[in-house]
Amino acid sequence: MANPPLLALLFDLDGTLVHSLPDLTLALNRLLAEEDRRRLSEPEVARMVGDGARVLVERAFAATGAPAADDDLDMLTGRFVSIYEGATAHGTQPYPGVVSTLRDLSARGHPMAVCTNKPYRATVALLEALDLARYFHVVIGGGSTPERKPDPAPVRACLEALGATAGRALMVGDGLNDVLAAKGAGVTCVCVTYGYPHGPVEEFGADALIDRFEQVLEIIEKSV
Ligand SMILES: O=C(O)COP(=O)(O)O
Ligand SMILES: [Mg+2]
Repeated sequence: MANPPLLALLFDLDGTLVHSLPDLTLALNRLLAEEDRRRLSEPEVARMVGDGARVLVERAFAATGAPAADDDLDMLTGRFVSIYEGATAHGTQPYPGVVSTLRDLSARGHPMAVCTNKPYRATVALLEALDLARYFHVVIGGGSTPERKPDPAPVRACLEALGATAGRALMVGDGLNDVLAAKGAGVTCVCVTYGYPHGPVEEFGADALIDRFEQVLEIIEKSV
């Protein structure tokens, strides 16, 4: 019998592959300063990240004074994204074990995608700046599909672009959005415990939890 196809691997970005809080916080604080708002700390921003740029800006304004009016949010988000795109990788680093593990998985021939709510252009800029773009056949970012995670649409878009089926795919993320999006698409989901979760990761319903990124390798061994 022919071997089953290699597992397709879908990775969340912020809080899973990269520790991006320093640059997200810097860009957000520049925007807040322009709008005469107080600064946010990295732990505060960690609790706001994961639902895309617009929600991040919305939460940042709600936390620092009067909530932004809906009409202003598009402009403020555009300003935030343009500041952030100029500096996605100044203080952002892959988590320990990420580069060597991606290299290993890519050498084995796994089809690999990034599935993030970060705006697409900023995602590509960040992956290129950190020399990670080479490992991914597909990048689906915020705006690539009409709905974002936790909707399953971005996960389905990754599968389709990779030519993979849900039953032969694995998603690795750090948040409830990742688990819900993966499950909604029928994909197994592993959660890292070191990211930016908005609550206890053990309650998200992930199929497995890992404390270190390289444990993805053990999970894949078990799924063969
Ligand atoms: O909310 C964002 O901008 C990105 O978050 P994600 O990479 O964890 O999906
Ligand atoms: Mg994340």
